[in-house]
Amino acid sequence: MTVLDEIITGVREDLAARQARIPAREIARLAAELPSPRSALAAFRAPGPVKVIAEVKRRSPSKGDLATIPDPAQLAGAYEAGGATAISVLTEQRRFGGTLDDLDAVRARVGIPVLRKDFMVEHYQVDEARAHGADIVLLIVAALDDSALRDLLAHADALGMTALVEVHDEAEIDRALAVGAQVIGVNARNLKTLEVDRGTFARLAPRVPDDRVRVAESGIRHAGDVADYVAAGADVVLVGEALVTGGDPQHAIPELIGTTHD
Ligand SMILES: O=P(O)(O)OC[C@@H](O)[C@@H](O)c1c[nH]c2ccccc12
Repeated sequence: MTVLDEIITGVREDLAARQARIPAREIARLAAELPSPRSALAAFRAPGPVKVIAEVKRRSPSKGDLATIPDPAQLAGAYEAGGATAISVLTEQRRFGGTLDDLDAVRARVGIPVLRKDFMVEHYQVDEARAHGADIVLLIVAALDDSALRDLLAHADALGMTALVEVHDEAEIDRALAVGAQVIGVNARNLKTLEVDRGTFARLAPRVPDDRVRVAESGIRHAGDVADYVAAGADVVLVGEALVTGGDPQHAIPELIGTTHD
């Protein structure tokens, strides 16, 4: 079993418990009743410096505890004030210490699109993401077969959400492109081995057509790493650990992307 398989096993157990409390029909109704999602695609494609998806991340399987984060909404507010284009909220509890309550709190505080960062395997989770206000969902190609990937992407589309489709290698890019993914995230961390290889983005980015949004995910420590990703073609960077451990999240974002003017 890979780490990813272990995570998914836990995710499915927790999902079954939530489904027993709130039936699929009910969660779909809640999702459909909300006002339309905030458009992330347009924000990612807007001209200007590289866009930042700033992550609310307490813990990870590779690093253990990263930060306490007593008030995720306050952290997200600081990210927004620092110029983040979107906020990522981990909602996986066992390995990442996140909850849907974090998603609710963040969505209520900020005016920018919010990503539910979790391991999506069923329709139900996409409805649930929307019902809790998410505008973007993460779809991890390594965790899905082609029919599930296609189905979840179509469902996110139908709800007006944007899907961030995550890949780690050439074959996964081809699968993401085959289902029509518009926003493709290259994760430098291989979720099967948990190893980070910062060269992954530069190696894979040329395989993603120019009309798609290219997101570089994971392993960003400082402005130099962001500059490398931008030079390799990143439109957007996704940053977690460096922001939650850095001390001053609002000022860390302009520093990372080189837009500090004083
Ligand atoms: O903390 P980092 O190294 O900046 O990484 C953020 C983000 O890319 C990472 O949390 C992530 C990328 N893909 C994921 C999938 C599931 C959980 C977490 C992730």
